[in-house]
Amino acid sequence: MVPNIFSAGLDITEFYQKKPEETDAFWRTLQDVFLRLYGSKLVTIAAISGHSPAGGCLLAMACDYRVMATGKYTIGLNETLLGIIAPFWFIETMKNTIGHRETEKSLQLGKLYSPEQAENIGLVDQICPPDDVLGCARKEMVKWLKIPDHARILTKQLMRNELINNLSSKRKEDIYNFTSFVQKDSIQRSLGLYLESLKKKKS
Ligand SMILES: CCCCC/C=C\C/C=C\C=C\CC(=O)SCCNC(=O)CCNC(=O)[C@H](O)C(C)(C)COP(=O)(O)OP(=O)(O)OC[C@H]1O[C@@H](n2cnc3c(N)ncnc32)[C@H](O)[C@@H]1OP(=O)(O)O
Repeated sequence: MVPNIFSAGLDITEFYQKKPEETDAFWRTLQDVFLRLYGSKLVTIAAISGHSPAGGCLLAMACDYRVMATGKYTIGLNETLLGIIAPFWFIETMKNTIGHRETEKSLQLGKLYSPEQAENIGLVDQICPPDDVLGCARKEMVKWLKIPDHARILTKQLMRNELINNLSSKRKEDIYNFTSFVQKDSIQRSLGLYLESLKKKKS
């Protein structure tokens, strides 16, 4: 577990100034990771140790339960702030987590929530001091593991199969959409500026 950062989201350099075949392969891998995690028969609990923007938020939402560290961290789908858009399966996952209306506001504004705000809207299930996040996640895991596995798994599948089947049937189209979107000159310019701004913030 890395302190302060759960995940910085997708590595933008993987789709900045890259060839279409490279961005295709990158997106296919992301789809694989998501489908495996969201559809996992195992109990999955995200111990969110710090910042969790965009793709990081997606990974956390793909789990069954989320524990987030308190502190000056943020979580959310901030794609619009980068001049890009969240694909349909990011949107559906967020709708399944916090509901339609909150998702609509959240996505249009590219909102990044503090741990307390995230807990209030149900984006995370629990907040804990940073040095206790793993402990809280473990405690929660014990509860989930007491449930008969077959019943829990079937319930999870009933709740999640619609999205899994939808994405599975549209994978090629989704890859095509991603690559044609990120290869646009205007999007490449936005991504370049965003990467520069991250570096400037650091210096
Ligand atoms: C019509 C159909 C449409 C189909 C779909 C179309 C499009 C969808 C496309 C894409 C979806 C993308 C989802 C994403 O996940 S995009 C990534 C979003 N992530 C962020 O915005 C986070 C950016 N990072 C930060 O805010 C901070 O780094 C963070 C708060 C996480 C940590 O701060 P800290 O101060 O500790 O670290 P830094 O010094 O800022 O960063 C270190 C180093 O890393 C670079 N960097 C940070 N994040 C990223 C990243 N996500 N990708 C690439 N590089 C990143 C940063 O520039 C520094 O680099 P260097 O100076 O050390 O070289």
